Amino acid sequence: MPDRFEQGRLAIADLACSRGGRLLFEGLDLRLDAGDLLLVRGPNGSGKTSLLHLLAGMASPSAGNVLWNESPIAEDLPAHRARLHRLTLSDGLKGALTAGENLRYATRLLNGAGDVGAALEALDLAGLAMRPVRFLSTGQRRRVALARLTTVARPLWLLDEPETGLDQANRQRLTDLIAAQRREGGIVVLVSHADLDLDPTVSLDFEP
Ligand SMILES: Nc1ncnc2c1ncn2[C@@H]1O[C@H](COP(=O)(O)OP(=O)(O)OP(=O)(O)O)[C@@H](O)[C@H]1O
Repeated sequence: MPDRFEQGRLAIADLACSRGGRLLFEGLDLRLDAGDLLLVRGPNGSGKTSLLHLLAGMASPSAGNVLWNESPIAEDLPAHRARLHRLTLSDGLKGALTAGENLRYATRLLNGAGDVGAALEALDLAGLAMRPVRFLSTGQRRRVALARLTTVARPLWLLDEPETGLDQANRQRLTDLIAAQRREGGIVVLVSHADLDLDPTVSLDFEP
């Protein structure tokens, strides 16, 4: 498949994060190149989501920098947000809209030219495409959120426990999506408690 986005490098330099007066981590150094997967693990409350917030430019580190192609993301946050997809437990889907409408809406919002039909197909949602999302099961709804990742190509995916609510077959679809994103030269940062069949480039284990 041809590149559909400009590949880049994500680096973390001497990064530290405090929340509520507590130091969660410090001195974190990492470099991720096109196709790399960072797997972040650790117990509840150890700072995994906080790290994703820093990588998304949604929170400021207490020290250090997040860099894209060697430039601090803080220098141009809108540009950084435009190169990433975040997937969190709150999926941001519109309950009154169907899966297809949600994907078309997201595609327009993100100024993309995505293939909604292919995205629905990839997540086995074609048969559910006409049903308002509020009538979908937890796992079905989760699949719509995953499909949204593929409609607009972006080089950086920040995924917070994306396996939540997915059965085995759909966990496999999730690992396939991640593998495809990596093959296309995307970078994936994955927070997960599950034992997904992936081959991370780097693993980061947070302490309690
Ligand atoms: N905005 C905030 N203000 C104060 N404390 C916060 C804030 N956000 C997070 N925290 C605290 O920071 C710590 C780390 O939270 P974080 O959400 O990063 O953990 P996590 O490793 O992702 O946990 P989980 O596995 O439960 O999702 C927790 O103790 C949390 O209460």
